[in-house]
Amino acid sequence: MKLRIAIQKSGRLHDDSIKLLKECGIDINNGVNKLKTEASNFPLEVFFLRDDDIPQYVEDGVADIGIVGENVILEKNRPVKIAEKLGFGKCRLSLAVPKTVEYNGVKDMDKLRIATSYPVILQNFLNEHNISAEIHEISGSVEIAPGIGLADAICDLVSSGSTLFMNGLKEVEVILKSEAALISNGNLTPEQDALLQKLLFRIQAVKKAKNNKYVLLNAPNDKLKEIIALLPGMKSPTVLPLAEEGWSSVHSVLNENAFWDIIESLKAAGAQGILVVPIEKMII
Ligand SMILES: Nc1ncnc2c1ncn2[C@@H]1O[C@H](COP(=O)(O)OP(=O)(O)OP(=O)(O)O)[C@@H](O)[C@H]1O
Ligand SMILES: O=P(O)(O)OC[C@H]1O[C@H](OP(=O)(O)OP(=O)(O)O)[C@H](O)[C@@H]1O
Ligand SMILES: [Mg+2]
Repeated sequence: MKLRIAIQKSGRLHDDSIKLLKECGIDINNGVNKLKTEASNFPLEVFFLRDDDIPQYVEDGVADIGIVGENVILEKNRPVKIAEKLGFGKCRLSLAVPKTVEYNGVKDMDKLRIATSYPVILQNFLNEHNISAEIHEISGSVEIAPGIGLADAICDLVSSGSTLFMNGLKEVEVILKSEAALISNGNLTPEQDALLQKLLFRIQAVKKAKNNKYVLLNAPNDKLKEIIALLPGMKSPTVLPLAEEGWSSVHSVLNENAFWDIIESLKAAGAQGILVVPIEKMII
């Protein structure tokens, strides 16, 4: 028995999806134009599909699990489970208007024509705000719509904002924040679910490792107490004597978010020779 996973064939999520599987120690050979492949060292079959189709395939059980953006999951509105958010493909679904237009709030969208590839999410948002607007569904190049007279505003994905900028638009409302997620069929057999749990265990170890760094530093023994108090570690920091009398080597694990602040405090407290090393896998 194999678990079947659907990932994007090409596009924004393809490379990161393959990378994640590789980081989980799963070997797949994804030859050009191959639509299906198998892992050599994990009971996993991989289907390469258009991202829009993935929620439906997972609902129908053609694939057991899939990797797709939350924006697509919400738009397709299929009864699938989100098993894990994956931390890549981060973007937002936003409303934008020409930069010359004055904007004072969502009410300004009333009676406008809005172009989007996300009619379901947009309609829900408009309903929540009691706004009636005319939704023009188009499948791509949405940012061009106001410039060619097709719409007054757009609702599309934004990341750096450069596509909006190049088309003379400004972002005025964020409707949704999105990232890639692992979805699963709601009726997996116990065997399929066991494989999913095995995969999730690996994904979580990879995710945790990415958010943390291994830190090594030298500390004079009389400053040890103060330095150790700054370091969380997985349980508590490791302290080893250096060959030079009166000094110790301190090892710990730091979260990426708190990282720079703690490093500064460590230096101020007398730490020297601070080394920061990436962690490949982290199991707590
Ligand atoms: N600019 C961006 N930055 C980060 N993530 C993005 C960006 N644009 C899109 N994404 C995320 O990546 C997903 C796939 O985007 P992509 O543009 O490859 O889709 P697509 O053109 O619909 O692909 P497909 O050919 O599979 O239908 C989006 O649904 C979204 O979750
Ligand atoms: O804010 P930015 O960083 O400019 O990113 C936003 C753009 O990225 C996506 O398109 P993509 O480049 O994937 O092209 P496509 O949708 O036409 O395939 C999205 O549809 C936006 O047009
Ligand atoms: Mg698509």
